[in-house]
Amino acid sequence: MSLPAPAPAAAPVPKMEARHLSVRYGEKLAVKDISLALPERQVTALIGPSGCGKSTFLRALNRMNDLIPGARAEGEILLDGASVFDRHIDAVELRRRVGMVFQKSNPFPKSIFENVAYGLRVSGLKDRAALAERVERSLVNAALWDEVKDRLGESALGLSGGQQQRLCIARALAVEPEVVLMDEPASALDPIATAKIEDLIHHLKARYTIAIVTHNMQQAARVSDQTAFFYMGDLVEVGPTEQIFTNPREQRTEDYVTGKFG
Ligand SMILES: Nc1ncnc2c1ncn2[C@@H]1O[C@H](COP(=O)(O)OP(=O)(O)OP(=O)(O)O)[C@@H](O)[C@H]1O
Repeated sequence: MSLPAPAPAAAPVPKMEARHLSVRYGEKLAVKDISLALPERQVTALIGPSGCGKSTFLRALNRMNDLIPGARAEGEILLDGASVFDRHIDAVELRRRVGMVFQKSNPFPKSIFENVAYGLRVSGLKDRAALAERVERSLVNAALWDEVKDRLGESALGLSGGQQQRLCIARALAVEPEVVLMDEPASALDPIATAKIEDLIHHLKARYTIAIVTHNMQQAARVSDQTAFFYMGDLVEVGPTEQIFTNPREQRTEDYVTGKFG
């Protein structure tokens, strides 16, 4: 008697999904008809040469492009299956659920504590003990607590570049997002600080869905589960990271990941 065939592995659930997304700046079409899903609790790396639309795509996901005059999106973006363009969706609440970390760390000129507490205060949390607990938890989750716990009242601007970037990650985590978008979060950092951020990303994906833009191929290969290769506004290819780096389907992907152009 033959055994029944094993059930196929369930496809990962998309936490966010772009469907036929195009983004224009005035007349310029920067992102062209892209359909791409971010599987829940996985890391998706967005790679491709400068100007290919990676950051534009990333910013579309939490409607940060709305803040750029002349930027216009068409198509659909779904968060847990619901359109982020729905007029009932508040952009501030969307950005709480879909947080963002930028290339250049941008701490406020305030104390370490206040940097992390800021978003919580804005959302109405006033209780001091609750604030302190949430700040500590966020700093622990951003792998920064041990380095700053004795100087929470000091200026955030006195931290090293790598610490400032982890502080910005703690600030993004404090408001309990579900998705974290990272735009070249380690490109301004030295190799040791970069390794800490990569290690952190590895830990964070147990709880968050992550998309990261990176120019660093080794970094994409180390941190991500799936990789999407963008070229001149098109999504050329997306697949499991190992496949994209070892056995891409498209010649343009192979040329890019092997460094033939950049
Ligand atoms: N605010 C803007 N106004 C007009 N055009 C823009 C704006 N931002 C980006 N663009 C254009 O859109 C295209 C895509 O840019 P985008 O920054 O998304 O690319 P990228 O792949 O992230 O590049 P990089 O790797 O250099 O950051 C480029 O041609 C760029 O010049």
